[in-house]
Amino acid sequence: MIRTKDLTVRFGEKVAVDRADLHVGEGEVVLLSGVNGCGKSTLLRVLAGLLEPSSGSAEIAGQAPDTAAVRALRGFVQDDPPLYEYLTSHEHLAFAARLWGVPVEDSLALLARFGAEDWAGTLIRDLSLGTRKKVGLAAALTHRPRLLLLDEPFNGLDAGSCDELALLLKEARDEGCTVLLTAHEPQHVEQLLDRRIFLDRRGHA
Ligand SMILES: Nc1ncnc2c1ncn2[C@@H]1O[C@H](COP(=O)(O)OP(=O)(O)OP(=O)(O)O)[C@@H](O)[C@H]1O
Repeated sequence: MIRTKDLTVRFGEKVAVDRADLHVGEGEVVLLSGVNGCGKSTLLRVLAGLLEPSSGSAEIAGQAPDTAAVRALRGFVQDDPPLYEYLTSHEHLAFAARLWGVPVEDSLALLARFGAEDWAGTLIRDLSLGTRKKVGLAAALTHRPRLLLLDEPFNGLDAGSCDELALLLKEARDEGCTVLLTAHEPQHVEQLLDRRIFLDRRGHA
């Protein structure tokens, strides 16, 4: 599902990801780990189609990460997800649902699974970090993606929501979804993991 070859990302002089060769098979749940600053988020942003590698290549299902076909099969949640600040949670999720051609009720049901349905009418800019994360997760899961890229998805969530997210990931995995995630405290997903991939300090896998 995911393959990178000699993937390198530089920010000026700084090498954030250094010749990473990664392979994640269809249906695998893989933890991307390594110390702070080793390049995990940068690598995920390349796979999300948000950042061009400086050299080397990245492919998802045999295609470049920024193609429409890959967008349709991927869900991505960043640690502090960028959301439409002046929409309510309901409006944001309705927008995501319309984009994917699924009923808004499906999207709102995901929000409710995190116990955040009472925030549906609140402007995104007035939400706490954890509730923002719940809206971001609900939006990313709305179209039941075949690939989930999750950057610190448990960060900011309360204990019950962590358990609910772990359950959602188990359900996704059981349906054949591939998951690549980062988590500094991975105890919630330990049971689900097929493998770990370590990036060293220079962002080399
Ligand atoms: N837009 C940017 N411009 C310049 N340097 C950047 C940029 N984004 C990331 N970096 C640098 O690239 C390196 C990798 O950052 P990245 O956020 O990918 O690490 P990480 O492994 O996700 O860290 P953490 O575990 O703390 O989340 C760091 O040295 C960071 O300072």
